[in-house]
Amino acid sequence: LQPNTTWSTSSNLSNEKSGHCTSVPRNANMEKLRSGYLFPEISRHELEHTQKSPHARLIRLGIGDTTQPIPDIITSAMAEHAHALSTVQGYRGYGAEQGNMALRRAIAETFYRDLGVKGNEIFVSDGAQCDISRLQMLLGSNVSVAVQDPSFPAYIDSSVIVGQAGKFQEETGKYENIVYMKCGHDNNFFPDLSTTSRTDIIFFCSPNNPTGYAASRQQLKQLVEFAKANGSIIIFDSAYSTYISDESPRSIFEIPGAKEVAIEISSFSKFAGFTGVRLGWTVVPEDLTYSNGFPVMKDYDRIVCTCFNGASSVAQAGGLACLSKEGYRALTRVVDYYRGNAEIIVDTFASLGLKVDGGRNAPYVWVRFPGYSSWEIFSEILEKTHIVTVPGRGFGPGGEEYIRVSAFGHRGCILEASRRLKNLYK
Ligand SMILES: Cc1ncc(COP(=O)(O)O)c(CN[C@@H](CCC[C@H](N)C(=O)O)C(=O)O)c1O
Repeated sequence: LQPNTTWSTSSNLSNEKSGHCTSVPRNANMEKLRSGYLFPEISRHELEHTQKSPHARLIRLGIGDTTQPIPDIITSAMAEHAHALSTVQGYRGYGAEQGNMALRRAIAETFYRDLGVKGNEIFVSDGAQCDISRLQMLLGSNVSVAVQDPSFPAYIDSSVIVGQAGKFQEETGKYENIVYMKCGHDNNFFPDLSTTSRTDIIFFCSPNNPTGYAASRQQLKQLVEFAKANGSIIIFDSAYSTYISDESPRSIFEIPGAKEVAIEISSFSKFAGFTGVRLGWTVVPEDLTYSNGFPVMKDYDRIVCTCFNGASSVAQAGGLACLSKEGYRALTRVVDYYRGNAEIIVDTFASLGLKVDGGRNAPYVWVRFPGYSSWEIFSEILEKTHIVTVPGRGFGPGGEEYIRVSAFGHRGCILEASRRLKNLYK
């Protein structure tokens, strides 16, 4: 489905097989969604291509899914925990919905040392994507939302699903009631807050997916002040913070005052290869309150207890091992491996004279093809080089003319992709 494909309205559909329809009305918000969720769409295009070219050696630099094995010290910890479940003394049932306290403390110690974030403010989950949806349940439909443009599609799609968004506007490619904060080359990937409308919620991802840009300390200070002045809540996504290689803040809580205006979501997916194991966390500070002074953390705890029975105990055992000295050191080597891939990809496109962003503080490289639709570039690269990327338009109108190239891959594949791309565009 191209981005402007409208899904059939269910009003005139009938069940082809039996002809029977239920009398249950479809959620009107689901009807507002413009097309399939971006990443399954990429997988669909990939499948179509492999059916057309069954002998092609496909190189997947599209969906940001890790490829390198998880270090043995971590998988052994998971295996040991799993095996203990087969013994009477080792068996454990439900854990705390908020997560294993030892893991909560280890996350606080590893990522928020000296930032005043405590274990009880950290809610362990089955991933940041799931936490985005749980936060949307927490916030409800009567809040206004701002997102970076371009940004990870889950923020907008979940806003549409919970009813925060209005209709989709064909001419602008945007949903009504959502503020799109342009973050591109001409504004150093940071919105002009002096002209940005107030919203209750501000989704902010840094390092940003898809541009790979990590906001500076000065920029994040402005963002926190902006949120404070407007009485807004920042939902800060730090899923790629471990890829930051310069002085950019890794957490919004490095900014003074952030604990009164921000929630932070993060994940073991991209630094620990836990994309399939499923483990993440959300920080909801005790100091964060609603307009009536009620603590947000209390409601989030209620959501977690009512809608989520806690992350897998096996995944949490793995998470603890990730944060051990030896485990974290081993994972840093894997992150460095992907960083090396990103460098090769950046150099490849730069050598072709193309405008390249990202790759330095994130495992995503953002490449501009002026005057071309991003879906055209995506299709041309797929057809001619059998390399899967992601069309920038899938991340919002601000992504038009761009593609996102993921650095998650085996080094040999990255080098082969570089060769093919140079061949195509030299
Ligand atoms: C900014 C940001 N925040 C959260 C996530 C998901 O983290 P999680 O793995 O749930 O802990 C992601 C993962 N995004 C990837 C994987 C996408 C494909 C997966 N089906 C998904 O939709 O999350 C991508 O952009 O290619 C992200 O970029």
